[in-house]
Amino acid sequence: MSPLSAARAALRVYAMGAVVILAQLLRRCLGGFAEPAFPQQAGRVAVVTGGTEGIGYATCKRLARLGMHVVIAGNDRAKAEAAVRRIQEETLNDKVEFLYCDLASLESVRGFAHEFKEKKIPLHVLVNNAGVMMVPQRKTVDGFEEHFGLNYLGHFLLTNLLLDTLQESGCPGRSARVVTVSSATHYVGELDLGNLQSRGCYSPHGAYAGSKLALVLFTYHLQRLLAAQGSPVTANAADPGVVNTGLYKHVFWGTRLVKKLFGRWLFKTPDEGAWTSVYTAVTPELEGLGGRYLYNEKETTSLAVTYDRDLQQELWARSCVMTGIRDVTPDILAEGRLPRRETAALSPPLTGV
Ligand SMILES: NC(=O)c1ccc[n+]([C@@H]2O[C@H](COP(=O)([O-])OP(=O)(O)OC[C@H]3O[C@@H](n4cnc5c(N)ncnc54)[C@H](O)[C@@H]3O)[C@@H](O)[C@H]2O)c1
Repeated sequence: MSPLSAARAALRVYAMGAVVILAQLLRRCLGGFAEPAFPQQAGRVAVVTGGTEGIGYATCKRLARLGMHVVIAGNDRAKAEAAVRRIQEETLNDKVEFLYCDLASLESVRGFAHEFKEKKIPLHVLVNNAGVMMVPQRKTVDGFEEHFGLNYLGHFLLTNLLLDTLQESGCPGRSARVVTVSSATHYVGELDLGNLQSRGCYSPHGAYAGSKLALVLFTYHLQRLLAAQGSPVTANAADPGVVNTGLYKHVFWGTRLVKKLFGRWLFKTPDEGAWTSVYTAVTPELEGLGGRYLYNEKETTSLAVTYDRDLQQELWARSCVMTGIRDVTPDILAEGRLPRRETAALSPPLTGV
């Protein structure tokens, strides 16, 4: 990315944030956010990544309150153990536990999936929630740019490794669900398939927005594959809004000041921020429905490019290579169960990822 594009990416991300904040302020003035009614989920099992803090913690608490067995997947043991204890005490649900999963390490993601499967329990809901935002230029254990590697690729691999358990656990009329937490910043995100590792002038804003855009493209392609296979699993994206959490450590100091002074009015609380994820995970209104982008518990349109099936498919194929898993798309295409790509390859060949 050139320095000019990096500056443009930062401006676009802050402008997008400002738009969402103003919409939230307006909503507060008009009566605020109303908690949706969620049906009880006794006997069902959820995995929530990043459930130790912020929106993930609130999501775990809400799911536990609905009677679910909740597994927190996280990379901070001390925080996780405290989170488990607090949720158990507050919800009186002792089926809350922690399993270590560092999404910045593909080996750790594989280890988590293995350990989870060793438990021989079903999996009805996977919430891909964990994330980092606008961190300085850093790499994951496997050498991927951190936003792309952790926010996107870690969840890509995790979902694919847990897909068989999700398929076994879902049934017609009661699908298992993959809920992937994206962000309004995806609307200003760009994805350069030739430069997924943000080489050149690094833009933390562009890298974050790009990872959130990749998660939407991933969700839509996953849903197409699942639907083509007649699978009892659905995949949707959830956008929490702008939420008062610790995610803002690396943003511009002015934004941190605004958050500190006016966060109570302008930002959603973590509980409010979790409602869209919980809604997407459990509402009967979404039974059997996937490939949707949910915001404030309502379906909305994502960025136009997210509906580009060629781009979805190309990103998926490259992600399979990067994480070392098999791409089943060509098999499903060959069986004629997935509409063929309408255009020739859009993107440069897979080099240097
Ligand atoms: N807060 C917002 O305004 C906002 C807006 C849009 C989208 N989101 C998205 O919501 C999700 C949750 O964010 P939050 O606001 O609760 O932030 P947060 O910083 O409070 O929580 C992030 C969670 O991710 C976990 N995490 C970070 N690195 C990890 C790793 N390597 N392995 C496993 N877990 C790791 C953290 O431990 C933490 O539990 C993120 O995906 C974020 O992009 C947040």
